Amino acid sequence: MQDRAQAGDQLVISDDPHHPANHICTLCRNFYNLGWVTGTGGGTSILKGPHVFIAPSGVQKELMQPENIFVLDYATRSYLRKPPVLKPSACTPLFMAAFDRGAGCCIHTHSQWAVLVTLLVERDAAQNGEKLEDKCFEIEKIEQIKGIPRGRRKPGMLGFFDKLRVPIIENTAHEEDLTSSLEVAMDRYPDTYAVLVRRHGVYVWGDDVHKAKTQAESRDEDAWTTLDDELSFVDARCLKNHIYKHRYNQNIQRDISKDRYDTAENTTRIPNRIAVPIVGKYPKYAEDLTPHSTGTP
Ligand SMILES: CSC[C@@H](O)[C@@H](O)C(=O)COP(=O)(O)O
Ligand SMILES: [Zn+2]
Repeated sequence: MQDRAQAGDQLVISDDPHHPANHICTLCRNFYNLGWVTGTGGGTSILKGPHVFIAPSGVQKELMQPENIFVLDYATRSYLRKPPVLKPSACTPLFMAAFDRGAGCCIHTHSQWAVLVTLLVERDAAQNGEKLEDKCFEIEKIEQIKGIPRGRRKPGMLGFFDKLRVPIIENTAHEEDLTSSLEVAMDRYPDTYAVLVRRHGVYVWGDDVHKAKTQAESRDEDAWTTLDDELSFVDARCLKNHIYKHRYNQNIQRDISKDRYDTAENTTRIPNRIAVPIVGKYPKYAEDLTPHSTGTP
């Protein structure tokens, strides 16, 4: 992904690792290794001063270089730098919605945990005969909540005993078509720093890049914890190990929601057709499936 020298290069070429163009590349590389931006989807944008720095669309996010970054003038919404051939992230209008509400960085990931909690909320609503629209992902008494601010213009962070509510919007065929429902959710829940997209992922933002990154990590941990609560202990561990195994084997382009282990005796099913291998029946991973393993490789 090397582009030839072109107008606007000075906006993205810097020795400073914290320059937004460098920072976006570093973050996306790390997000890729977390399985958050695999299969080219997801991305990051930073608003710094008058400029919006945006990752390109549909590229291997771990291979991006600063010269692949788009730069938009925030006030006029016109591009100051457009790398040839590439397109700006399809998430750009959603990133702008966050910046228009005071964010300095917005991150979109396809975190498997985020996707799975949206499925669990969907299942619970169906079981309880509740309407799905209005349903949030809710969690309390989890340490990671303390990493999440109370809300814009509100001092301090949430406490251990507070309830975190993350709105969920329905997915659409095209990323940019999510913009209006994301804006509705942002305005309806002005204290939120994240919106989940059902069966897709999550948008997370913060006042600056460090805060946005912290929120993204905390949300992932919240979702992960919910899965631990929701599934039987062993099944959750097994699912995690299964995913880790694939991540660290670099078989990363995997969508676990499409996994099927359809031989009935080898699987147990959690709702919404996600099949989880049962401990002891999946010998390939047996070494990782001891109940107290950390799930890390
Ligand atoms: C795996 S493709 C997913 C995309 O269509 C979409 O969900 C997305 O996140 C867009 O990301 P982009 O920044 O345009 O590469
Ligand atoms: Zn996406």
